[in-house]
Amino acid sequence: MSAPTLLIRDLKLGFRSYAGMLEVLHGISLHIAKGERVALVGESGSGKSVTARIVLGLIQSLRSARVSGLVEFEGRDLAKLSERERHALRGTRMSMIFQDPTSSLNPVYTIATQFHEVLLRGSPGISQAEARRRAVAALDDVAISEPERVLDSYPFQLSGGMNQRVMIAMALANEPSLLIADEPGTALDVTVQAQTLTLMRDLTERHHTAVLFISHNLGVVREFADRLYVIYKGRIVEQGPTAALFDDPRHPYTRALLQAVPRITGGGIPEIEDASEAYFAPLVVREGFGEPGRAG
Ligand SMILES: Nc1ncnc2c1ncn2[C@@H]1O[C@H](COP(=O)(O)OP(=O)(O)OP(=O)(O)O)[C@@H](O)[C@H]1O
Repeated sequence: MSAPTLLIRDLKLGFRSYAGMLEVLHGISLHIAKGERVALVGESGSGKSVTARIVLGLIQSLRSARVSGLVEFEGRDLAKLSERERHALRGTRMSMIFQDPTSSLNPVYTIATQFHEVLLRGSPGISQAEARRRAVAALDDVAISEPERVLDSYPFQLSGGMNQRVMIAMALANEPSLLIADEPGTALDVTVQAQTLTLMRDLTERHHTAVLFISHNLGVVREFADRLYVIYKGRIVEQGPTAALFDDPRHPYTRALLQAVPRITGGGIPEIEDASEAYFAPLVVREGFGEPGRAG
């Protein structure tokens, strides 16, 4: 069996602080097969972003962080790679889209310049002319009708939705095998967010890109993800195919998250009556949903 695109086993993370060790992840396990779209859903502070940043190799070098467990990307143990090798993977084999496109794009460079830089990571030495040709094709892919005009614009000259499309085009420009999306579009309005998700789903399907999608909102991931992991206070509490989890949520925390879905515009996640009920309830794993064998 070929290696999954991403395999995380028993991942633990703590941060050293003056008050002692702050334990943030308590042994997370998850996997993403090639071309599969998987969502990690949980409330703010549950440990979604740190998980993504470990996969990107951004936490391992922090002096305050203590990371243990296994993270394999395309069958390679990230802990065995040098910082330089991990750096080389970012923006090439794996890439990331953040919540707010305007803060991820550099305001002082045109889109063309920023595209060129992105493409240089995947194709060192690529000429400006060739980069422009590929950028036009990539913008075309995200349904931008005047790619030449957009390339010569600065981010502030474009709408939030347009910048989001540019970000998606850039994130996929080097044909990564894994895209990490951290609540893309939440900084934008609901319609643009919905369009962003549809676009991302279509493009990743077409390019067979695996996706780790991070969100606090189960409603948002329903149409997007093949499978879901629900994270609560640094632990996965339920996992399974998206439809099964929506039809029959078994963990108290998943049920609480689902109750929050109709109230997308406010209110947040309702409190679980007895928090210990959610915290100590056993992990729910659906049938036929075991972890794949390791590579090698
Ligand atoms: N560099 C750091 N040093 C100390 N604690 C950190 C650091 N980064 C994250 N944390 C803590 O780790 C926990 C998990 O944070 P994380 O950002 O992963 O949450 P999240 O689920 O992504 O939330 P959000 O949806 O708000 O982004 C939080 O308690 C946070 O304060």
